[in-house]
Amino acid sequence: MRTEWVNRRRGQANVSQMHYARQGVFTEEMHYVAKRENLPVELIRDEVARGRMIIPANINHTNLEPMCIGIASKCKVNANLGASPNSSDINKEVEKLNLAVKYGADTVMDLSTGGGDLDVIRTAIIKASPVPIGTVPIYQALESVHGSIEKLTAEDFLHIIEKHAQQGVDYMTIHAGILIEHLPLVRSRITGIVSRGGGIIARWMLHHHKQNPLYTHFDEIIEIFKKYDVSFSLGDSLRPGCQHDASDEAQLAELKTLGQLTRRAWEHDVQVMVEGPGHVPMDQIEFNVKKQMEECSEAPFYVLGPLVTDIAPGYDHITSAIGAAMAGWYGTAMLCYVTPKEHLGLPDAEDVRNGLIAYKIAAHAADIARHRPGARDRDDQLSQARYNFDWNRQFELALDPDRAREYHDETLPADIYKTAEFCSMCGPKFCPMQTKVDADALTELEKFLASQEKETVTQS
Ligand SMILES: C[C@H]1O[C@@H](n2cnc3c(N)ncnc32)[C@H](O)[C@@H]1O
Ligand SMILES: Cc1ncc(COP(=O)(O)O)c(N)n1
Ligand code: MET
Ligand code: SF4
Ligand SMILES: [Zn+2]
Repeated sequence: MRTEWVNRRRGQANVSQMHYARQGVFTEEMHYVAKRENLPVELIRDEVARGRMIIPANINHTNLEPMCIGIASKCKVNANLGASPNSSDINKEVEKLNLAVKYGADTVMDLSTGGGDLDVIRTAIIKASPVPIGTVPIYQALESVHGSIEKLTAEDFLHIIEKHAQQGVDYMTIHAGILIEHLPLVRSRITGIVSRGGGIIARWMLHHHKQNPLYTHFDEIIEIFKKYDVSFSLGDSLRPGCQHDASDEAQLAELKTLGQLTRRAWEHDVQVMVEGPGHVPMDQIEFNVKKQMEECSEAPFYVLGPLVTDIAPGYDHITSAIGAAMAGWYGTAMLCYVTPKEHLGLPDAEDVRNGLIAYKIAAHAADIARHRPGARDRDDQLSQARYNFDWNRQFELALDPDRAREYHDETLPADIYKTAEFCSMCGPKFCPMQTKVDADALTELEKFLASQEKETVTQS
């Protein structure tokens, strides 16, 4: 679909959606996104020009169905996947991608660090994906020097970044905000650095006693991104890894740098979103969202969770979906899912499903609470089906139809029960929804109550 759209742009110095938006141009992607979101195309263009919305759409990802990320549109959900050296391979990862798309992931990140040729895995994922693909190129940069930080150079980073851009990656996490002077600030933390990319850069700076190469070469990265329309996802290397470390000096110092980098990318019409924490107590979530908007001039915020407690390994899709729902409500543009395997191991296909559904719930709850147009329509439809005991329609409208049907079938598998006026929770005699409070019954009741009232008046 996009092949023709992008062919006309090839060879231009800057092919970013932001560049076109700022020239007043409506791209095909903007029209597509406007239809999807049921929003005026002028609004899409203005938000993209302003930097409050991005359309991650590499010109080399031609099978992409364009989408947008920004506070003016629906809250989005990202699913992480990718092979790791101890587990998984290319087939399993493509299967996870298909599952993620099936359950409604708006974007997918390939965070592979091993388990096969990283280029082969990534290109297979891009080719199979209608949703934008994000990556963290420094993982592969480290792999390319066989894990020895001392050998890594700025040229290695730029080389891999250009390669990912050429392959069609739509957005990249760039950990440019962690500066050498921030490192002493993590001394008082319980969990130090928990960002994988942040850890690589921190070790590099500790070894070389030099400034972050992604920071010092930021302008060169901008030049690469312009050519392909790659969006920045500015990485939060110093995100807190536990409740204790949340909103500390280290995190906020990096956030300030992320704001400066946002505006530097914008000077070149390159699109930006900003990554955020992590692990944050509920009472600090609003502060975190507002602070990001203030420091980063309202560039879309993209948060991992946040987990609102640290004591539930095995259930961190829940501890984090609670935080994600709140973050979305306060105006976060995209929620990065956390699966039940977080802190324990590599998620498998079933974890992808459970994590994604938890986040579809969080994002949708945020859309309802923010009164986004039409957000509650599906809730109302499902509720109607529920009240009418139309079980099949209920399953159809469910975020996870398979799970809903499976659970209903567990106790009442026969077809006849798909129209039954009860389920096995209360049984046929106790189902309160059988109490039809209809208009006729109420009119009759009102008449009766009125007559009672008259009697009382005459009696007294
Ligand atoms: C930044 C987030 O990325 C997740 N993460 C890192 N690597 C992978 C992978 N291969 N698959 C799925 N999730 C991953 C971590 O769980 C962390 O929460
Ligand atoms: C929301 C989000 N998603 C992915 C990453 C990259 O992971 P890492 O920083 O651990 O390399 C991140 N920093 N934030
Ligand atoms: N659980 C960690 C976090 O909170 C990430 C682990 S994998 C880098 O960010
Ligand atoms: S998830 Fe595992 S590998 Fe990743 S930071 Fe935590 S302990 Fe380390
Ligand atoms: Zn964690």
